[in-house]
Amino acid sequence: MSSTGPTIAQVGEFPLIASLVRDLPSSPAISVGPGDDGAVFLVDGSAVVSTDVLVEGVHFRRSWSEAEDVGRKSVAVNVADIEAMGAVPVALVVGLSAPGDLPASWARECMTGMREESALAGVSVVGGDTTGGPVVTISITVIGQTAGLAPVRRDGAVPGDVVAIRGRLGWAAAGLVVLGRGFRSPRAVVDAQRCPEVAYGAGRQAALAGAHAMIDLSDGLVADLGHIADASGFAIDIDTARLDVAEPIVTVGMATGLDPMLWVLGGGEDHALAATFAPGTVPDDWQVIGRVLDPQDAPEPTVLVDGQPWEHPGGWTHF
Ligand SMILES: Nc1ncnc2c1ncn2[C@@H]1O[C@H](COP(=O)(O)OP(=O)(O)O)[C@@H](O)[C@H]1O
Ligand SMILES: Cc1ncc(C[n+]2csc(CCOP(=O)(O)OP(=O)(O)O)c2C)c(N)n1
Ligand SMILES: [Mg+2]
Repeated sequence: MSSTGPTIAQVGEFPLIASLVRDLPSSPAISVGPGDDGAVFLVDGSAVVSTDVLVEGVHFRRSWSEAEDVGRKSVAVNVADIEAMGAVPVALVVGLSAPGDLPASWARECMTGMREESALAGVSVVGGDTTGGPVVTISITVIGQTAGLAPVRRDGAVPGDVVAIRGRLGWAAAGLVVLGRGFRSPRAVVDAQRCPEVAYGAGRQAALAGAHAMIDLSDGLVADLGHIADASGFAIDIDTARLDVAEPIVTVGMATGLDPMLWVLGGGEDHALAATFAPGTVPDDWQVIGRVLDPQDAPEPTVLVDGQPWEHPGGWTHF
């Protein structure tokens, strides 16, 4: 735990920034990294940009996660959006706000986590901004490149498509319940809440396989497939018999008396990818979990679970 040593106020803005950006890895595409008024880098094809904000108390707690976990999570959730466009992540910029009494070691360890996850994701930190603020807030903007492929949008699903996912479901939500009750195990679900395991490269794999529509699952399977259904104008049916209910979340379900299937269908923050494909084109390692319905069978663009409307709270919303 980073609870000792000088605070960021004691270190001061510019020495803090210098310590955060020291020795950041670069890549041949990046000609100007941190330290100037802007970063300069090449992209292959159109640029794809996405941003997500993580706020202390809303997306993480410093008492639940190490600084390194928070740094890794902030990169992972952002890169997942570039993956979900079928693009290749290239660079990211980091907005960091924090109270002056934050230990400087926390900020540095958070940056270490960002560097580690960036290395996994194949992306480089090229700049950012550091300010004071009431709680730790991390706003990352990630830039990707289309590199010869059309972006895979949310609106391309057509009747007859199969729906497939790559990644885990329900783990982070089970971890949230465990942490919320003051426990730290099962470790696997707690770790999943602290930082998702994004299948880097899987979005590109789906795009190369000709995926029709894609999204990353931040708010919950039913809720996020609902965005594909709405944008595409067709209903989606999830076949629960095809969903894995993994052993650690079964354990949490038994310990809490809660139904793990509610986390699988409704829990967010695992950032699995969900995509629709023409039958027979689903890439290796993707798991078919449902299909896009014909409007004659289901006229409204909605998400059904085993052919029925889903009667539970519809995923995470902020307000
Ligand atoms: N404050 C905002 N200003 C402009 N666009 C926004 C804002 N908030 C969200 N959006 C856009 O709305 C869409 C949905 O946002 P969100 O649900 O956060 O997507 P995701 O789950 O991919 O992060 C995205 O295209 C995002 O860029
Ligand atoms: C302290 C804490 N409380 C609650 C949650 C649960 N939670 C916060 S945000 C969120 C959903 C995803 O976040 P959002 O900002 O909506 O991401 P986006 O859809 O924009 O990618 C969930 C399940 C958490 N991770 N940590
Ligand atoms: Mg977002």
